[in-house]
Amino acid sequence: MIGARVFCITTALQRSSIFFFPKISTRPVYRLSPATRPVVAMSTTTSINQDELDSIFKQKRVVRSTLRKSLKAMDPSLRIQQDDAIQNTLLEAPWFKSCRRLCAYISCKSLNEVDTSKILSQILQHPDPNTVAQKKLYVPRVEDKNSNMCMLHISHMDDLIANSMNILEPAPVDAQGNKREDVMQADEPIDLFILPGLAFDRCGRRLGRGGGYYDTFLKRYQDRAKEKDWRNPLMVALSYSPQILEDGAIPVTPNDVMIDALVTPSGVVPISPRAIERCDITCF
Ligand SMILES: Nc1nc2c(c(=O)[nH]1)N(C=O)[C@@H](CNc1ccc(C(=O)N[C@@H](CCC(=O)O)C(=O)O)cc1)CN2
Ligand SMILES: Nc1ncnc2c1ncn2[C@@H]1O[C@H](COP(=O)(O)OP(=O)(O)OP(=O)(O)O)[C@@H](O)[C@H]1O
Repeated sequence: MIGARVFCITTALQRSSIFFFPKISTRPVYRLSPATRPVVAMSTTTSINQDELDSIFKQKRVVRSTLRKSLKAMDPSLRIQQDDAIQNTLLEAPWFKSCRRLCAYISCKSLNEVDTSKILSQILQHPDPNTVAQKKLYVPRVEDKNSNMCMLHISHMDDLIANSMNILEPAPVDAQGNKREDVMQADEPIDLFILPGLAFDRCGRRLGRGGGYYDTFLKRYQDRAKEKDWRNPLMVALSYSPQILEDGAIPVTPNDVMIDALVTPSGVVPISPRAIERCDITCF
C-alpha cells in the first residue's frame, strides 16, 4: 500500500526552495468549482513579484471562503463521527504514542475545527504507560497582529482563558505567578506538531486562516532546530473529509510550510518520506 504511494514533498526540497508537486493517485476528494479553482496554484521559483503574490493571496481568500461555507454546512452528526474517528486514529498512531514533547491547537467550536479535546485530555490526564512520564504539551498563544505567536507549556485545561478571538489560550504566567515555559526558549526539541487549518491536499499543502501565525512560527522553529542540530518534528494536520482538496486547489507561496501527514476520518495519510517511514500498516 505504502509502496504504491508516490510522495512528493520533502523537507529537503522545501529547504532548497524547489517546489515539486507531481500528481499522486488520490481517492475521491472534494473539488472546487472551476470558478473557485486557483489559476496560479504555486510558483515554481522563489522570486515572486508583488502582483503574483497579490493574486495568490486573493485566490487563498476565495478558497477560504468556500471552505468556511462547506464546514458550516457539515451535518452535525457526521462532524461528531469524524471528530471521534480522527482523534482515535491519532491516539492510536505509533508516532503519537512515542512522542514526548508536542505542540497542539485548542480546537474552537465556532471555527468548526476538528475537535482536539479528547487528545488534549488524554495527554494531560494519563502518564505514558511506557515511561510513566507525562507527555509535555505546548499550546499556541497569539502575541500580536503581526503573525507572532508563541507555544506555551500547560499542565491543565484550567490553565486556559479565552482570547479576543474566543480561542482558549494560556496566560503568560501560571496561577503561582511563574512564567510559562516557551518552546522557543526550551532547550529540547519538539517531536510532533498537531496543526489546524482550513484546507489541505495529499501533497502536503495547508491553507490556514489567513493570519500567517503557524507558517511564521514553524519557519522559526525549523530554523532553530537546524541551528541546534535537532531532528525536525513531525507536522501533522487534522482534517474533516470536506477539507481535503484535489492537488493544485490550494494556492501556496514560498512561505507556506508543508505538512508531513494528515489525519482524516478514514485514517492517516502520510505524505513526506519521513512520515511514511514512521507509519505502520494502519496507514493507507
Ligand atoms: N484553535 C486555533 N488556535 C489558533 C489558531 C487556529 O487556527 N486555531 N491560529 C492559527 O493561526 C492562531 C490564531 N489565529 C487565528 C486567525 C484567524 C482566526 C479567525 O477567527 N478567522 C476567521 C476570519 C476572520 C477574518 O477574516 O477577519 C475565520 O477563519 O472564520 C482565528 C485565529 C493561534 N491559535
Ligand atoms: N498581498 C499580500 N502580499 C504579501 N503578504 C500578504 C498579502 N496578503 C496577506 N499577506 C500576509 O500573509 C500572511 C498570511 O499568509 P497566509 O495566507 O499564507 O496564511 P495562512 O495560510 O493562514 O497561514 P497560517 O496558517 O500560518 O496562519 C499574513 O501575515 C498577511 O499579512
